[in-house]
Amino acid sequence: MPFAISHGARLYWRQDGAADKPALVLLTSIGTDLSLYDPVVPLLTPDFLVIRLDTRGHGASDAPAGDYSLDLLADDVLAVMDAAGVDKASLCGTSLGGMIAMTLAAKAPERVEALILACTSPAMDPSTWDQRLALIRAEGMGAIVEAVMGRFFSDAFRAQHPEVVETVRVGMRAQSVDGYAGCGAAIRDMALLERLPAIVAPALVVTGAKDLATPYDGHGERIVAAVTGARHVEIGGAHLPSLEAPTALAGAVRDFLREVRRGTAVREAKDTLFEAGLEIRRKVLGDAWVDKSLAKRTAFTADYQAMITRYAWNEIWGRPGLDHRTRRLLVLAICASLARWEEFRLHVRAGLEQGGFTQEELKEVLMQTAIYAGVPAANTAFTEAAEVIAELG
Ligand SMILES: O=C(O)CC1=CCC(=O)O1
Repeated sequence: MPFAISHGARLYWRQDGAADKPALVLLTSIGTDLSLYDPVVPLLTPDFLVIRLDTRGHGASDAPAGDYSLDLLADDVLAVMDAAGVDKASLCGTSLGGMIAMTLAAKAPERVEALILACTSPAMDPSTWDQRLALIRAEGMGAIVEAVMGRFFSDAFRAQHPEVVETVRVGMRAQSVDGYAGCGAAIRDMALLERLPAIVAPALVVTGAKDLATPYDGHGERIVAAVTGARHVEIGGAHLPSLEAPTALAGAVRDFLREVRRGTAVREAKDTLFEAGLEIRRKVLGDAWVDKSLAKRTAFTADYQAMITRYAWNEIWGRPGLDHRTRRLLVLAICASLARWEEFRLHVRAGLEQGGFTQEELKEVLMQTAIYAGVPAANTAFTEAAEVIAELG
């Protein structure tokens, strides 16, 4: 079914590529329909299920009269994702599409894997949009088309590819005034700067070297400054890179999303190793001690704690070659030999409490330590161990 329903409007959408690939939703600039991405879709379908829609007010989607908002347009994207059966997707938006993508990432972070924000902005001058909307209401789309073509494409591209420019020009002339004005109001009224810090998805800001509408200075740079970890790449062309620089745009999207997926896979693997290590740590040291130690973690110590849980507790204590009793006794001997008394006391306490060894076995370890590490080491070890035994009662 090529239409999704959102807030009473029918939205035309389509998908290309295999359903088992990660989903990538492409969102368009004002004044264009989903054919904006025709040149990049074949470059992306080997890696992604590519989903596109005609933004409300454009193409084959409904164009209800009245002002739209970025939240409404973001809901439309969610309705299309629902219709496609996609829980979570990466979003690549050009201009207005980028504004919708940022809004969606701020309001439904659980649905957004990553963002590619192409030739877009978190804030535009509202008065110029008021003037533009008044003009089209008075004179029709024709009144702004040539000025928009001048911003959409570089001079060189307009000269070399008049057929591409003509296709976009014809589409825009045929565009519903209500639809354009509705989306223009969403741009005019956007208040994205305050919402950007809520974005947690990895973000790549793509700017066009010849973009006059939303250059990096004053536009892309504001996103990079406000979205944690956002990165920037400049490619050739003006405001519509999918038409003017499709290979560069598709390459940037592919490279960035591959890196994001690699990062996600590494994080998930680390989480799995952490959980496996934590289980062993609990068995060896006991829940009470481990819970206390987890509660004491700070931003300064958490990465270190996670690293030793993955490596010491999963990688080493999880090895099959020695049982836990043997490993416990080794730790006692090593810690006593190296005078690591804090760790020594911890393992004496845990071993006796958890039934990991007997007091008799502890004594034998310390006797042997006296021979191999020296009597002074064993002297202190006996004193420290005796204190722990007394505390345990
Ligand atoms: O129409 C323009 O001038 C450029 C533009 C601004 C927002 C958008 O989607 O395109």
